[in-house]
Amino acid sequence: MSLKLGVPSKGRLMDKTVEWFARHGIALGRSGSDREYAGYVNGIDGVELVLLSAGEIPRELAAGRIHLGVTGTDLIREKLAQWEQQVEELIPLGFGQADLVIAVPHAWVDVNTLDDLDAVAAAFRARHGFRLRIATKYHRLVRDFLREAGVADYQLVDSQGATEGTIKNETAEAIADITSSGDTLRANHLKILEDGLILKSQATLFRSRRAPMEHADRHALGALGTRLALD
Ligand SMILES: Nc1ncnc2c1ncn2[C@@H]1O[C@H](COP(=O)(O)OP(=O)(O)OP(=O)(O)O)[C@@H](O)[C@H]1O
Ligand SMILES: O=P(O)(O)OC[C@H]1O[C@H](OP(=O)(O)OP(=O)(O)O)[C@H](O)[C@@H]1O
Repeated sequence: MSLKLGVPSKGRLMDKTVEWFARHGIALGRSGSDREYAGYVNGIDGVELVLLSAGEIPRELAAGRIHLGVTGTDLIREKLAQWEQQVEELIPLGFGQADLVIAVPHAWVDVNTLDDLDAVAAAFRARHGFRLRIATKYHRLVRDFLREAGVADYQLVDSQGATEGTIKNETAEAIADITSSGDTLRANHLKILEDGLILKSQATLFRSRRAPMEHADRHALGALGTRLALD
């Protein structure tokens, strides 16, 4: 057995994850061709690389199939109920920053806050006979946030990509999605509600609380912790 480290093998977090480990003297790499999902870890003993997508890493940590994993805090909080019981946040990595926000069309000049959204939602239902639709892939986080805020008269519609386009396509009236530069929101004539920030996310190294550890794994984790200055 060895300590299993899950890192994104594609997508926007991959290159920066490899660079971050390299800055700490640990080389992560693919064993074969670009398409082969097998990897190596050089610079520290007893650690095995597991190549996954950022979106799969929360599940693998929770199942205890990997001991450590790099993914976004948004994905951990969205995909794992009571995430603190399943994983420990070890170190924020300083990249992959993105904000999960609620946004509405610019043209809604009277809607700037969650209270405004709540009022519009009630009026929308009375007028159209169905609830105002919010498109998102972050179902858990959006539901929890809106419950806390006292907004109830809405429905979530699932959108796994191009979420900002749902408004133009008339499949939703509002969205909850990740924004980074803000370009996509601007291009789609959307504005963030003043109190519509749900979560600030960044790439983070997590430890599974569920993965079984042998003596050698504890030793490898200790060595890695020293190298990464985790304490
Ligand atoms: N501009 C951005 N848009 C979307 N996600 C971003 C952005 N910037 C940083 N992130 C973060 O990157 C992570 C998602 O990365 P990515 O989309 O590459 O992974 P994935 O969900 O595995 O991808 P895929 O859907 O292609 O499998 C999330 O934690 C997200 O918060
Ligand atoms: O604020 P910005 O810098 O414009 O970035 C935000 C956009 O990037 C992401 O989409 P992604 O590129 O992952 O495509 P997707 O629509 O398929 O999720 C996210 O869902 C936003 O649409």
